[in-house]
Formats: sequence, C-alpha cells, structure tokens
Amino acid sequence: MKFHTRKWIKPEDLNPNGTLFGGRLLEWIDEEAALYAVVQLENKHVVTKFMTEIDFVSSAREGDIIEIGIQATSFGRSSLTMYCEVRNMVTRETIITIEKIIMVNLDANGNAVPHHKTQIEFVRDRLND
Ligand SMILES: CCCCCCCCCCCCCCCC(=O)SCCNC(=O)CCNC(=O)[C@H](O)C(C)(C)COP(=O)(O)OP(=O)(O)OC[C@H]1O[C@@H](n2cnc3c(N)ncnc32)[C@H](O)[C@@H]1OP(=O)(O)O
Repeated sequence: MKFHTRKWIKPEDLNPNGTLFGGRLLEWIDEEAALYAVVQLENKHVVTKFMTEIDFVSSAREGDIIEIGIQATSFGRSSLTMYCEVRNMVTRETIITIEKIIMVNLDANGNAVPHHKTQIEFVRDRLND
C-alpha cells in the first residue's frame, strides 16, 4: 500500500484531551479515499457509500506527522472498495484501520453508473498510452 498523503498535526486538529480529533482524521480519510476513487475511476462524480467499523488503534499528538494509505481491494459494477490505514510516519505505529470504504461512481444526475474498471491503474501508464 502506498501512503500518498502526509498531515502535520496542529493545535486546531486536537480534541480536549490533546490528541488528534477523530472527526478530523475521518474527514481527511474521506477526502483521500474520494480523490483515490476519482483518479482510479477517471470520474469526479463519486460519493462515499459505506464504511465498515473504524478501529482507532492509537492516537497522534500535536507535532506528529501522520500518513494516510489507501488501496483498492475490489472493483464492482459502479462501486470501488478500498482499504485504509493511517500510521505515524516516524514510528510506523498504526493509528487507524478501516477494512472497507466503498465509493460509488455516479453520472451527472447523481445516479450510480458502471465504471468499467477492473484493476488498479497508474497515472504514469495512462500517460504512456
Ligand atoms: C482529474 C480530475 C480533477 C477533478 C478533481 C475534482 C475532485 C473532486 C472530488 C470530489 C469528491 C467528492 C467526494 C465527496 C465525498 C462525499 O462527501 S459523498 C457524501 C456522502 N454520501 C452520499 O451522500 C451518498 C448518498 N447515497 C446515494 O446517493 C445513493 O445511495 C447512491 C450512492 C447513488 C447509490 O444509490 P443506490 O440506489 O444504492 O445504487 P445501487 O445501484 O443500488 O448501488 C450502487 C453500488 O453501491 C453498492 N451498495 C449499495 N448499498 C450498499 C451498502 N449498504 N453497502 C455496501 N455497498 C452498497 C451496491 O452494491 C452497488 O455496487 P456495484 O454492484 O454497482 O459495484
């Protein structure tokens, strides 16, 4: 799995306990998964449909750098299922895992439509075509 995005934990990202606010992390993950789906499905009309249980394994503190990893695990007809792991960039300690994030490919009217994708594609290969 590639960890494409790094975040530096700032005071505005903290909860009253002084650790990373879970809602902020979920926002970052949702955005990362949406962008991953946009690139894979080559369509900017995607929505989050479903997430499995979220397991906050450990936390992060102000000044920590975390990195977000997303990996496609299956391609449906209109859906894309992804696995997510967030870890501390320095210690490699896992912060959160999400077994399944499902994004759905939409048309301009917001209806689920087939994406005709079956495997992970790399942008560099598309540029070579
Ligand atoms: C290079 C370009 C630069 C441009 C750069 C622009 C970047 C710009 C990025 C913007 C990215 C924004 C991303 C924002 C992310 C949100 O904020 S999304 C907001 C929150 N989500 C929503 O509001 C979604 C609301 N739900 C819906 O609209 C409808 O449920 C949906 C998604 C259209 C699906 O409708 P539906 O009638 O359920 O459709 P249906 O065909 O039955 O199911 C569709 C698929 O979902 C699956 N599914 C349905 N229900 C479930 C379920 N409960 N569990 C699991 N799977 C399910 C089905 O199995 C099906 O999968 P496939 O078999 O087709 O693979």
